[in-house]
Amino acid sequence: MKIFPVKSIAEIDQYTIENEPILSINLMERASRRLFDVLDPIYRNRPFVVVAGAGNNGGDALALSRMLLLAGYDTTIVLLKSDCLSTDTALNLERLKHIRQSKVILYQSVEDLPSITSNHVIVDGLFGSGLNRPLEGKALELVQWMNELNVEIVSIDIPSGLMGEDNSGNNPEGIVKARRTFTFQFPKLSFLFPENHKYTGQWEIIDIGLHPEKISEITTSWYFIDRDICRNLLPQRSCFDHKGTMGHTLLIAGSYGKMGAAVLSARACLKSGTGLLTVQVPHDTCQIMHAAVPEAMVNIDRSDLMFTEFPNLSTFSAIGVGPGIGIRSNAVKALDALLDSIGDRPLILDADAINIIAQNPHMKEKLPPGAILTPHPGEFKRLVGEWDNDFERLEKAKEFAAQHKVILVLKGAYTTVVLPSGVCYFNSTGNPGMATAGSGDVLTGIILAMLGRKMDAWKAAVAGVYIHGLAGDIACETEGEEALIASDIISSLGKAFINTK
Ligand SMILES: NC(=O)C1=CN([C@@H]2O[C@H](COP(=O)(O)OP(=O)(O)OC[C@H]3O[C@@H](n4cnc5c(N)ncnc54)[C@H](O)[C@@H]3O)[C@@H](O)[C@H]2O)[C@@H](O)CC1
Ligand SMILES: Nc1ncnc2c1ncn2[C@@H]1O[C@H](COP(=O)(O)OP(=O)(O)O)[C@@H](O)[C@H]1O
Ligand SMILES: [K+]
Repeated sequence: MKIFPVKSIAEIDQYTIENEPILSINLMERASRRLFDVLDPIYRNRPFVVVAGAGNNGGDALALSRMLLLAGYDTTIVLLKSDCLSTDTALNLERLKHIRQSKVILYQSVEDLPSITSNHVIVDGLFGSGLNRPLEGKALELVQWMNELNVEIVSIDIPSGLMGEDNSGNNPEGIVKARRTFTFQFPKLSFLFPENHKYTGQWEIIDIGLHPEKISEITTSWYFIDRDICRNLLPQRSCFDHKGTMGHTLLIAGSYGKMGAAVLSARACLKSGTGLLTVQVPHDTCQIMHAAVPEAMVNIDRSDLMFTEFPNLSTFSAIGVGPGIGIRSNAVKALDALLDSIGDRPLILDADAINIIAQNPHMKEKLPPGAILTPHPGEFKRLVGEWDNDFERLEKAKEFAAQHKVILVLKGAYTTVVLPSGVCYFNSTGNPGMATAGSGDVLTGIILAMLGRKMDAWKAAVAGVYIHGLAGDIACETEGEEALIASDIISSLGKAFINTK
């Protein structure tokens, strides 16, 4: 699914109005009706206070209020006083007047505000995607009033006060903190940043039937990785395929005391379709690998403890380095030598491989084009330094990816795959149960298997994070968030592939 900046969404709205064709007031009615249909079963019989602004977000709120009143809900409307209501908002205000029970409070000061019980649901329709500066004055007062009530707030389209993309200069006190946000047609970029979760709460997309032609025509740099995107990226097997055509991957992972990372990564790689897997492990640990992953071949390092050497790379279709290798000087030297001999072979670097590169900046220059780096936030910080907010973090990732021509996979909720071109893919799968030791090692194995099958690096990264998150979601159905461990993600890979293909 594409993610658009709000200015493009306005363009798609306009195109829909002209070419469906549909009157803008009827598009607003359709959006509000779909919103009502979602809210009705969730909040049956609860009293509502609907807060509306002067723009079209307020128009949605007023249309929704009419639907609530007609369905018998106790509904009070608070309209921010303004001399210039949008045309459709004015028309919806007019329509409300025909409903006997409607109570519209024109907000001028706090004394005007209704009293609220803990059972109330507040609908926030103050500002939507037309917001162009931080809130102040009466609008700010209303947002602060809503936030202080301590009752459930539902935002229409976007929490009022939140910008669709960059909130760097925004006032954090001037943004509605919703329990849920129902957003029209597309997620907004800012919803995907951890720091904005406190504003959006749980968010959901409501399809309002915007014009599909325009949606496919307008280009964007942002995508939400859904099943369709992933399915189109995954390669099919032909009936004549054999293990020699499914890729021979090399995984360099583990050190004395950290062999779990290597085992998890190796198992995930095999369960993601690699034809052959060789794992490079320290001498003293090779029994562990043989016993835990009998399907893998083992290349035994001369060191008892850590990664210090690697086999001839020409045999391998892709190489993965990092989980559990440690950052001792011999491992650093070995990674440096590996980067010198890697040529243009597909490469994924994770965990300590990233930490080593962060500590030895000259190695950044040796990264082959298209290498995939999968840092969690701590590792990314070591690589590029601090950031003030998540929008800036994304900017830094884009800069790094462009400068070094690599693919960054910023892990976490909505894991973001950043390509050198600046295109970003945000993952839609995964859950907080995956915040558990070793789940990143599993991701490395999955992507390595895909790279080994000659998938383009960006495709392997995008499909890999989707399958990884989906396997986590499937595992979560039976394990729940607390009990979920990395091995459960591996066990669910089969179902994740089957459900995606
Ligand atoms: N255009 C359409 O066809 C549709 C629009 N929809 C709704 O329309 C919304 C967008 O409507 P609008 O573009 O009218 O935007 P808003 O409802 O967000 O209102 C923007 C208005 O407020 C002003 N404004 C912006 N920032 C302000 C600030 N900080 N303080 C005071 N005033 C400020 C703007 O100048 C503009 O007049 C969407 O979020 C969605 O809810 C839906 O009805 C679906 C269809
Ligand atoms: N709240 C979450 N929602 C979705 N995915 C998550 C969440 N928390 C963690 N994950 C995923 O789990 C993995 C954790 O990776 P990482 O921190 O490297 O773990 P480890 O180092 O233990 O292997 C990442 O792929 C991340 O995207
Ligand atoms: K809103």
